[in-house]
Amino acid sequence: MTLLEVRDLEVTYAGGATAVRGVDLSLEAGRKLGIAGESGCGKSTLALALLRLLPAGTRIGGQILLNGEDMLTMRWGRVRAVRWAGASIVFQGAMHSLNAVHRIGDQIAEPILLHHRATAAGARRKTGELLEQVGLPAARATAYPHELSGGQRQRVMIAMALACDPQLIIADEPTTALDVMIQAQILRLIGRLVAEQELGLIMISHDLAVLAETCDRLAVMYAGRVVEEGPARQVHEDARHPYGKALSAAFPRIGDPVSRFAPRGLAGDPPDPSALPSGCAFHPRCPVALESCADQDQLLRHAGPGRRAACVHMEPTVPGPAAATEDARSTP
Ligand SMILES: Nc1ncnc2c1ncn2[C@@H]1O[C@H](COP(=O)(O)OP(=O)(O)OP(=O)(O)O)[C@@H](O)[C@H]1O
Repeated sequence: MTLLEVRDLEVTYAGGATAVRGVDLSLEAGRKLGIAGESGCGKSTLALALLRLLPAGTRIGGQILLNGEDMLTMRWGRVRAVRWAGASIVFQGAMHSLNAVHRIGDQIAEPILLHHRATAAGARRKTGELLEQVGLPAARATAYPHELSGGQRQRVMIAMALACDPQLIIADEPTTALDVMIQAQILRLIGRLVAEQELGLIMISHDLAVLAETCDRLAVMYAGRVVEEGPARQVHEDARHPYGKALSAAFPRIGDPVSRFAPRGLAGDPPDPSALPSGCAFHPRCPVALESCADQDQLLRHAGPGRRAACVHMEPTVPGPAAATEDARSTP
């Protein structure tokens, strides 16, 4: 069953920067999709758009169908309900997302009281259960955020995201601020909860290795576009798009000490979304660009079974019926 279907999503901030351009994605219930790309490629904008959490004045076009209901046309009351019970989000840097002056138990209980209309005792019980599910003793409910470690706070954020039994969790760089050991624990926790509860997961990271380890499929973004997608390990080990290749080379294995992210072998910086290069936005940095790449943008096309890449070097042939069916079936 398709849980989430994003069609031709376009997000333009009030200042005129189009941070997400024509993104199509789909996610089956219980599956895990990773979204990778350098800082500024539009990953967080995409995550925020999915739950309509973008600042006022931002223009969003296309469709975001969650269980067939379009998030972009539904009333705000319904959007607020869907944000907890349909899909919820775990941000990076839990210290900033938690309220410093409220006990963590009260913060977890708040959406339960609001959206499940639970009694105070019922919400307290559920809060204790959620804390235990994320590996914290129920008694920690009385702690304030500053009394917890970074990893514990991120566990609390995950408990909060699960509070209203959502079907989809969006995790935006959930482990970026944590050290490697804690990062691995949190990833295992997310993996376990998603499997046990058959949740859909969208995990966003600049670290392709982490995503390849955690997710079924991967989408690589560049300058607001998905430029490559396919089965997670295949994309990580044998990327088809030159940008996907550079990103894979930057993150060969989980936990490798990459102090500052810069795809190896790539000169320059990602483009400013309000001043994109002509043609394929990647062409000024691309080691295999042709002259025509400066004029012609590339849309995703067949790049092997279940795989697509937006590059002129992909097979120009139209895939046969078998390949086309495979592509349609395995689009993330
Ligand atoms: N509120 C905003 N107003 C205007 N432009 C914005 C806003 N938020 C983000 N942008 C711009 O949109 C582009 C995409 O940003 P976004 O945060 O989505 O990228 P990202 O891939 O998540 O990067 P990071 O990993 O650094 O968070 C960037 O050029 C950014 O400067």
